[in-house]
Amino acid sequence: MTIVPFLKMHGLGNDFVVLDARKQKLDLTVKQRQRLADRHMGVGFDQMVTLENPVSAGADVFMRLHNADGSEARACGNATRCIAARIMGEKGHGNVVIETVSGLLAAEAIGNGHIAVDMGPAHLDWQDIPVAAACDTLHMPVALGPVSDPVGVNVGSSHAVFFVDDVNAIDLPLIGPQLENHSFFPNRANIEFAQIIGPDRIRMRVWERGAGITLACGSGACGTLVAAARRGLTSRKGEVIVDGGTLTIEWLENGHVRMTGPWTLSYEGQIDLDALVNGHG
Ligand SMILES: N[C@@H](CCC[C@H](N)C(=O)O)C(=O)O
Repeated sequence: MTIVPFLKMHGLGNDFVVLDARKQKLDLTVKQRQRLADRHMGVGFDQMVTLENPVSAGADVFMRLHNADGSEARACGNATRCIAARIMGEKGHGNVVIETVSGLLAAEAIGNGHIAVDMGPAHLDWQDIPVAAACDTLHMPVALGPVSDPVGVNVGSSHAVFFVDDVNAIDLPLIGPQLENHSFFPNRANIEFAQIIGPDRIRMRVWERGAGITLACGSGACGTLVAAARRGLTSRKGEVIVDGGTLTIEWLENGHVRMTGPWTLSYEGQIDLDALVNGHG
């Protein structure tokens, strides 16, 4: 029996299982993560967050991320706000640094239950997305059905942002997986569909790499604002409205992206990880 501290947290409906591995090492296989992600057989999540002891000086915690399909994710904006809030509670102060495989992310509590995170620099070179062939990531040569000409952005995780007239007209379950697995994206990609509402407002829907349709994607909202500003469709600061709510995103002059939004905790307890991931039957 492996009893593990367990949280269910949410960032605008993007939902996370948080396992605390700071006192005992946890090493789940891909199959075990998939089982835990299963909303019938396991507990269900878009991403699984494993908290570990930090490696770098100045970091308060290390946040390891996995998608519902068991693959590793290099960034997750919504989970970062949740974990920042949790660690702020533990430390008793409103500024923390979260370490990830993509780097150190500084977060601050700004009141009203909102957390602001410096998500690091937006990477824009084709090798950084990455894509299969040299190109200007402002106009990538990808098209499928009614969508084409996406912008590529890497904000820790890879994003391809398609601008459309009506996000609700997009058949996400049909074209999302085809674009995620398009041969132009050797490591797959998160796929965003964005509709410009005004100079500082964007409506966005997402097909997440390794998780499919989710109600929100924090790094996707960051990528979308950066893509829109690069195209001259919005200013460098604005609201990105996703299915689960609204995030405020700013592409700072130093190239970093600042994301601000809420977080929630719906359950706190312990689980018998062995029973859950290996099953009883
Ligand atoms: N939900 C996330 C993004 C998760 C990362 C992604 N699915 C990947 O594999 O890159 C967010 O809020 O940023």
